[in-house]
Amino acid sequence: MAVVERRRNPLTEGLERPVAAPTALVIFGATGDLARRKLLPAVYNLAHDGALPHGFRLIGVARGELDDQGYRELIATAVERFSRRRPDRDVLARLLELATYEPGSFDDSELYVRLRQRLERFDRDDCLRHNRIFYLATAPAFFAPIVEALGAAELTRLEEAEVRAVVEKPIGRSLDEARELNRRLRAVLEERQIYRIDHYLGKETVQNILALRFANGLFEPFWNRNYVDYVQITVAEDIGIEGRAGYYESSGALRDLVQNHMLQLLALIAMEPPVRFAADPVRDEKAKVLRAVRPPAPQQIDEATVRGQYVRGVVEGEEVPGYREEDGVDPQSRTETYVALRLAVENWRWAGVPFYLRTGKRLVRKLTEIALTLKPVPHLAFQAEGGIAQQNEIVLSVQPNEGVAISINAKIPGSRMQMRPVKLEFLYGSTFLSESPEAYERLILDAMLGDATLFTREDEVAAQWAICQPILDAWARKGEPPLPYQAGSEGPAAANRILLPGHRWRRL
Ligand SMILES: NC(=O)C1=CN([C@@H]2O[C@H](COP(=O)(O)OP(=O)(O)OC[C@H]3O[C@@H](n4cnc5c(N)ncnc54)[C@H](OP(=O)(O)O)[C@@H]3O)[C@@H](O)[C@H]2O)C=CC1
Ligand SMILES: O=C1O[C@H](COP(=O)(O)O)[C@@H](O)[C@H](O)[C@H]1O
Repeated sequence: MAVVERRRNPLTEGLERPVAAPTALVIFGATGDLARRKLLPAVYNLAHDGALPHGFRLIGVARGELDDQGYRELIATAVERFSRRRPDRDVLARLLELATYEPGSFDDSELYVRLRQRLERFDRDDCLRHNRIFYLATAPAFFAPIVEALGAAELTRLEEAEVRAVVEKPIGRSLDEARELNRRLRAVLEERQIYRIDHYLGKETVQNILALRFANGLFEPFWNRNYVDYVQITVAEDIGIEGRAGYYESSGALRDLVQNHMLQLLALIAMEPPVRFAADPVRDEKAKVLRAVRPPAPQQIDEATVRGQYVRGVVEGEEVPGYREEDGVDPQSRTETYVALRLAVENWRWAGVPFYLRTGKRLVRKLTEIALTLKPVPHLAFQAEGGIAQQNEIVLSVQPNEGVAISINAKIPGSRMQMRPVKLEFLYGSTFLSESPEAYERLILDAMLGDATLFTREDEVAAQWAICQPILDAWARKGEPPLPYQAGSEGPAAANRILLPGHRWRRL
């Protein structure tokens, strides 16, 4: 039986790493964009790190008429093109031996019969019982039908082994759709079997929010309304829609990024300390704070939200088309590619502290960060010196330049008492001298380990939709087109109108 051997990895040496039970990973949508760009390279990198379990098997499922060899070639090409590491021939060859392909259409019940036979054959060949992970890397319309077909083929319950389903985003296009999807999934699977992916939770820097907050005594005393003036969460992208018009036209920035990733970031920043770093304690706290978020009331929609759409411009020196000129986009499209929001978190810790969120495509650069701006000092004794004392900021950089920076005011040497802001900075790159694993590596491994801490639970998803749905409804009632902004800019200038007096967006 071929297995991927555990290799020496200086980056993780000395780290305790739990070992997953034998697992068959079945990827539905195994030839698609997500599988090729993210999932297959992630599996390769797990193999490279020796993190795949003994008895690992990979089965790809899609309609393409490939045989096992053809699928192995597709994997090799995907890994060569998209892996964060240059592939090692031996590791890749051993991984490919474990990969097979099952062609078929998701609506064909025979596909699931063949799949069951194949899985049972692997159990016999490897003389062990594999856990099964069904990864739904396919259009959302197939999520429920695939799970129902798996249930009908008796593939979702196993004696002496676990069955889990990893569900990609989006979980519905609305609160109602999300509820209906969750209902259909839960009719077949128990909640503990469902792993809803939010790939931001797999990012090292996002997990570090919890470490920063709850493993240091330094921050907690001022992490609240008494000291924090406002919080801003930015997910700026320089890319456009990357050929995904079909999906993006029916989504827009609020559904694509705010409803999931950005509200998860907000939850991690605003939640109370969990009693343990384990799935339910962490998710209980996130769900609690998400339920405390109040979206703007319909009459506040103009003062607390801004929608934008990029027009032709220049990004990184290259001329790029406007959103309405992208392939597959309606030339009259009203889909927003930018959104800025002001939200309130109505609880004891955060009452009165605005949380500003903004995200956009084709902005001046890629930047994901969370900044907490502290209240100004109550009295500035140095004003007469012509110095400026900026409000202190704690900036958590999710990407790029991953790290944490605290800005403080320092005296300019040689001046009498003039100040300028300076940074106390921790950077992952220079501190750990190592490249962080990709989010999907961590998440696929956690799914194999049965650790759902970094996956979202049904009630969190519902709470996230309960925040976004009233905004979508208010926008739909108003029926106004999004404001144009130039590609390569910082977004529409109107984003400033949602800021309360004295607050400012950080420069991108
Ligand atoms: N791409 C990305 O960057 C991201 C994607 N996602 C999510 O991942 C999921 C997949 O997205 P993506 O990879 O982009 O989609 P693609 O359209 O690129 O891939 C879809 C896959 O499903 C297969 N497929 C489609 N219809 C059927 C069918 N009826 N029967 C069997 N196989 C079928 C396709 O192969 P074939 O046509 O040969 O059957 C292909 O392998 C979506 O839910 C998306 O929202 C989430 C985050 C980022
Ligand atoms: O889920 C999505 O995320 C990406 C951004 O992810 P990142 O890891 O590069 O920050 C976004 O481009 C895409 O539109 C969205 O669907």
